[in-house]
Amino acid sequence: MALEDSKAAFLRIPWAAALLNRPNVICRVPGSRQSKQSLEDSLFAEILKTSRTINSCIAFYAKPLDSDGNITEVSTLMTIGDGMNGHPNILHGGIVASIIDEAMGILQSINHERDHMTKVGKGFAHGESPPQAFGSFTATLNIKYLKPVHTPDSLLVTARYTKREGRKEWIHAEVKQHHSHGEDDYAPSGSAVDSGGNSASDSAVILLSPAISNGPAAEHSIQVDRAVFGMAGSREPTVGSASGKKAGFCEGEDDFRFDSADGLACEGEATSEQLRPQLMSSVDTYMSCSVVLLVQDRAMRLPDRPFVEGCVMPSVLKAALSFHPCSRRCFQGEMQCHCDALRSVTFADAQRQDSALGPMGAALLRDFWDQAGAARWRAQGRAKLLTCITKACRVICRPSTHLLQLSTFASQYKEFHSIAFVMPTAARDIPQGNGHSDSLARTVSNSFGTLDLSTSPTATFHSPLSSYGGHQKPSTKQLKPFQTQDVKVLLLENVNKTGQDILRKQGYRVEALKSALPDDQLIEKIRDVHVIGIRSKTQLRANILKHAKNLIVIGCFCIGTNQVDLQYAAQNGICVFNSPFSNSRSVAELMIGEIITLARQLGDRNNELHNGVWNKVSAGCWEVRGKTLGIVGYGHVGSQLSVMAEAMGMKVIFYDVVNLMSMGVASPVHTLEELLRQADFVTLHVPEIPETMNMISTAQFDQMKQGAYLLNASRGSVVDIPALIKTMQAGKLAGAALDVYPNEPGGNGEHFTNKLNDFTEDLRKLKNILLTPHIGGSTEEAQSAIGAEVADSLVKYVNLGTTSGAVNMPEVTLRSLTMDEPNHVRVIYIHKNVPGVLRRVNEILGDHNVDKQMTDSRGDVAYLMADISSVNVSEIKDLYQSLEDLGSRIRTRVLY
Ligand SMILES: NC(=O)C1=CN([C@@H]2O[C@H](COP(=O)(O)OP(=O)(O)OC[C@H]3O[C@@H](n4cnc5c(N)ncnc54)[C@H](O)[C@@H]3O)[C@@H](O)[C@H]2O)C=CC1
Ligand SMILES: O=C(O)CCC(=O)C(=O)O
Repeated sequence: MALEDSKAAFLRIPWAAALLNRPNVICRVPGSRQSKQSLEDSLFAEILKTSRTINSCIAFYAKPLDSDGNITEVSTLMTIGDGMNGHPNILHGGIVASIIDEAMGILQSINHERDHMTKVGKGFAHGESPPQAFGSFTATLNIKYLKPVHTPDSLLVTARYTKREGRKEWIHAEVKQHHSHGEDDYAPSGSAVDSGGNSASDSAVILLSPAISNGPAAEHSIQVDRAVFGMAGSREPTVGSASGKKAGFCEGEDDFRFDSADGLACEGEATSEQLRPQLMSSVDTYMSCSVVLLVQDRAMRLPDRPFVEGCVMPSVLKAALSFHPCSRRCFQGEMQCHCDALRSVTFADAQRQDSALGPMGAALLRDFWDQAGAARWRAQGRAKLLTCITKACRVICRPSTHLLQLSTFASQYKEFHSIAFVMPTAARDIPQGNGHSDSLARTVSNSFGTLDLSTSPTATFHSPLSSYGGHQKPSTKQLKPFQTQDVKVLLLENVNKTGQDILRKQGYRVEALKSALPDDQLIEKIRDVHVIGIRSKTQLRANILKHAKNLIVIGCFCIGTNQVDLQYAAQNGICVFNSPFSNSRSVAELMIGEIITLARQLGDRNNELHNGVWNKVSAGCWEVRGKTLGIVGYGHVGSQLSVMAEAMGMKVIFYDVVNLMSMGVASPVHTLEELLRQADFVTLHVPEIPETMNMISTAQFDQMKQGAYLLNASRGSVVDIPALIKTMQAGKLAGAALDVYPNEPGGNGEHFTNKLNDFTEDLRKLKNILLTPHIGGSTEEAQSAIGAEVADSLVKYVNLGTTSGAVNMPEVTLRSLTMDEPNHVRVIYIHKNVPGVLRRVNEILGDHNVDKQMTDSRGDVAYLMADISSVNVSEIKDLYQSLEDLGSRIRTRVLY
C-alpha cells in the first residue's frame, strides 16, 4: 500500500478526523519502527514541555497496516495542560476513540465549564477492526470526567487492550492520581529525538512523519545543536535518498546524528551539504506527511521569566487557536483541510488557499504582536519570528517544498520555540461513483416523519470532488433516508449568507427571514421545520418547542444559548449547536473602542456637535494608559480584551469563577468586590445563568470607585439597569456602555422606548452613556465565521448524525460510511439514560453485523450511534420500528 493510501487509511479512522478537527490539538503520527515505550516517552517529554502553555497535546502512534490492511495497534499519548498553573494532566498508554473524544470534549470545555471535571471513571471498550482496510476499533470507554490540573498533581490514565484471537477485544482504562515533583518525573527513558547528550530542550527539533506506513518504517531523527529536522520515513524507497530509506536536513551546526531503531540510519558526522540533496529529492514524499512539529526552547527562554512562560510558539499557537477568531478559523480551516483533504483538496485548491492566507497570517501576526507585548519581543528579533510565523502559516497548506522553507526558517531564526502544524495530506481523486443504484421507493417513518426513502446520493458530503493524486477511492456515502429538498430549514434574525449558502448547497429548503418572529408566527413556522437557525433574540422555550414536531436540530448562530431551553430540547431529541468563539474578537474590539470613547466623552461631544454645539473641554476626560481595567468573566471575550487593553498600557485585573491562565501580565483577583474596588473600568463578560442575574446592582455600584465606568456586553439581565441609572444620576459613575438589555426588539426600528423596558427613557437621558443595539458580535468577519461553523454542524447532524460540538447532547461521532458499504445502515437512537437500554438496543441490532457503535450520555439523555452491515432494504422499517417501540426511546433515526 502506498504511503498516501496509508495516510488515507489513517484519516478514515473515525477519531482521527475528529481529532484533527478539534482546535487546540497537536497531533503527530510517527513511523512505526521505534519501540512504543520509547516513542511514547519521548513524545511525552517533548509534549510536556509545550503542553503547559497550550491546552492540550495529543500524540498518537500506529503500527503499520498488516497484510490485510488492518491497523494492528493504535496508541496515544495525551497531555492536557492548564496553562502555567501546574503539571498537565497526562493520559498515557493505549487509548481509543472514546477517550480521545471525551478528552477533547473536556479540552473544549476547559475554559467554560467547571462543574463536571472532577470525577474520573473506569471503563471498558470493545471493538473490532471493520472489514475495510483502515480498521480501527470503536470503544465505549466510560471515562467521564477528567480533572483539569490546577495543582502539581496530575492524572495518569492508562488504557490497555487485550487481544483475543489476534484481535483487540476490550480495553480497560485506569486513572490514578499521579504525584509529580517536577519536570524530571517525566524524563524520557528512551528518545525518538535523542539529543546526543544535550537535553532535548536544548535542541530545535522538527519532526515530520508520514502517517502510517505500509511495512516497517525507519524512524530517523537528526539532532544538531540548534536545529533538527528529523523525519520518520516510510520503508518504501520513497524518499529518494541514496539509501532510499531516510533523509535528513539541517541548517546550522553540523554536530548531529541519526537515530534509528532499525539500524538503517547512519550515525556520526555528516554535513548539511550531504544531507541537503537527500532532502531535496525527498521533499515530495513528505508532502503527504500529516504533522510538523518544531521544538526549540532554549533560544526563546527569556531571562526574566520561568521556562513555561518563555515558550514562544505555544503562545503563538494559542493566539492562533484560541484568541483570534480569524486566525483560529484559519488554523481550523487548515485542519479541516487536512481532514477533508482526501475528499476535497486539490493541489490547486491548496495553492489558492495559500494565497488566501496572506491576510490571515497578517491578522495572526498583529494579534501576536499585541499579545506578546511589543517591548518584550523587540529584543528577541521579533520581526524575524513573525516572518517565520507567516511562512509557517503559509506552509501549512502547501506541499512540502515549503517545508524546506520552514526548516530553513527554523534554523535561521532561533526565536522558534515550538510549533505544531497539521500539514495537508495529498489529495486524490474521488470518483463520483454510481455504485449505489438500488433506489428505494418505500416509506419509512423516521425522525422526519413519513418520507419517501431514496437512495443515498453518491456525492461526497459537502465537499467538492478533487482531482489530485490519481488514486481511485470510493467516495464517502452520504447518509440520507430523505431527499435533501425535504429538509426544511427556517433561519431567523438575518443569519449570515455564508451559513445560508452552505445549507442551500445541500439542497435543503431554506427560508431565511431578517428578523425574529412573534411567538404566534414562530409557532406556525416551527411546526414542520426540521432545522431552525436563530441568533440571540428568538426564545425557544418549551412552550414553542412543543409545537415543533419535526424539529431535530437547532443552530444558535451566536455564542449564547441562554435563549433556548437546552434541557427540554435534549429530552425531546433536539440537538443544539452554537458557535462558541467566532464573534469573541468582535466583542472585545468593541469594548476597546468604548473604553476610549467613555474616557474621552466622545459620545457626548459627538452628539453636541451634531446639534451645532462646540464644546471643547478636557475636564473629566482621561487617557486610558495606566488605568485599571477590571474584567468580570475571563473567557473567550474577556481574555481577548485583556490582551488588547494591556497593549494600550492599561493594567488588567480579572475575576472569574474558574481558575484561568492570565494573559500577558493580567492579574486575577479573588472576589468580585476586590475587582470593583480597584477597577477604573469594569467590563462584564459572563454568561446569563442564575448566578449572574443582576450580579451588578446597588451593592456592587457602592463598591465601585468614584468616577469609574461600567461596560456590559454580556446579557441585559446581568446589570440591574434601574440601579445603574440611579448611580449615574448620583454622579458616582463617570460613564457606562450597554450593548444588551433585559428585553430586546425582534427587528430593527424605533423600538427603544419604555414599551421595551420601562427604564429606557431615563437611560437615554443620561450623559456619557453609550447605548448600542446588541452589536458586540455584529461584524462581517464574525457573522460569516459563525454562519459557516454553525451551518456545518447542522449539515453534519442532519446528514450523518454526528453531534460534535453540540451544547446539549453528548458528542458522538463515527467515521463516514463509504460507497463500498452499500448495505450499511447508520442507526441513531437518542434515548433516556436509564439502565438496560443498550442491552435491548443491541438485541435488536444484533441480528445484523454491528460494525461500530458509540454511545455516550449527558444528564438524562443518551445518544447511541451504530453502523450495521448486511441490512436488507426490507429490514429497515422493522429495525426502525423495533427501536421506536422501546420505552426508553426519545428519537430514532435510520440513515443509509
Ligand atoms: N454583545 C454581544 O454581541 C455578545 C455577547 N456575548 C455574551 O458574552 C458572554 C461571554 O462570552 P464568552 O467570553 O465567549 O463566554 P465564555 O464562556 O468563554 O466566558 C465566560 C466566562 O465567565 C465566567 N463566569 C461564569 N459565571 C461567572 C461569575 N458568576 N462570575 C465571574 N465569572 C463567571 C466563566 O467561568 C467563563 O470563563 C456570552 O455568554 C454571551 O452572553 C457573547 C458574544 C457576543
Ligand atoms: O449576534 C447576535 O445576535 C448575538 C450575539 C451574542 O450575544 C452572542 O453571540 O451570544
